[in-house]
Amino acid sequence: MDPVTQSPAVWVSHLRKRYRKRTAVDGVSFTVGRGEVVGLLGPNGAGKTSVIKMMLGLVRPDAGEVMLLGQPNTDPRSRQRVGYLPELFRYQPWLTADEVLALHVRLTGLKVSDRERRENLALVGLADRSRDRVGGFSKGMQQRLGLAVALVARPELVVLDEPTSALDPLGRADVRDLLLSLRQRGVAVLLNSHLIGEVERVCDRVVILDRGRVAAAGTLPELLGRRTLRLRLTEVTSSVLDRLQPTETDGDRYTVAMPDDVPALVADLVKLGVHVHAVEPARVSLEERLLDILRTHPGEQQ
Ligand SMILES: Nc1ncnc2c1ncn2[C@@H]1O[C@H](COP(=O)(O)OP(=O)(O)OP(=O)(O)O)[C@@H](O)[C@H]1O
Repeated sequence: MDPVTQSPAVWVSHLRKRYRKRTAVDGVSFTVGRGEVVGLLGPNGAGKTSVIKMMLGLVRPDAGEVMLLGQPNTDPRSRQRVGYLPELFRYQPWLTADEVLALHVRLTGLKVSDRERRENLALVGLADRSRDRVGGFSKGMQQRLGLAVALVARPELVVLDEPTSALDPLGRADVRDLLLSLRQRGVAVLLNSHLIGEVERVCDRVVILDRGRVAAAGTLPELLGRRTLRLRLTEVTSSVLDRLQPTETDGDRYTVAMPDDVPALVADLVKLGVHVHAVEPARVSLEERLLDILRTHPGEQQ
């Protein structure tokens, strides 16, 4: 097997960066597997953009190593198959949208047909603006163009730094669909976003940074724990409690570990004479978990 195609899309090891006296990134390590969508989360100033810029060779790290698609990021060829949407995007206002794409294609040195460029603009909802100058674009339209730039050269890894910061709700939903289609095509994605709901919906795994360190990392089930079932019940007897085994009780509200067969549990409860008023699945949200991690272990957890 080819070791390059078998290696992770991103391998970051012990990255460190200081700006004067301020430590921005303090020993960050993580990987993004091929075809995996990984969310980079953390409060303002946690070091997310610094990590991304060091990964892409835009900022020189004080220490640490990065491999992109199996090649050291110090080799310019490692970035040929990497698409990048920066947090602060600005494109040449005198060029048309299509000319911006053509320029970026030229910079990659790869061949991308006119048709593919048009398809890319259509993908981000700019099909009818391809011949318009970027100077007349709204901020959201420029961000859409930035996404097209990131995707135009058939990347194997896409790094998106706050890709929806300027987008309306419809645009955000479009980006979600786009991320899911990238995953289906086996493209790896590293997504930095403050929109936690978005991250929760599309990411396979999450890396949480706090004060330049990895505060927690894992798949969503690993970070969020097992799903539970919340029930509101009356006429509960001790034999009912034996069947139910609640992990938490509050008045007529009971929480249990998610059973394999919810209808069977409800049928049993009814048979035992219980009045079942409500049944709803529950799990701690990523937002709650994130706040919990940042409050409990500021910059300490691994
Ligand atoms: N060019 C720079 N010069 C000096 N300090 C910098 C520079 N870039 C980043 N920093 C500092 O490094 C720290 C991390 O910044 P970074 O932009 O990486 O955070 P972030 O997690 O992306 O934040 P945000 O969510 O606000 O975008 C901050 O304290 C910031 O002030």
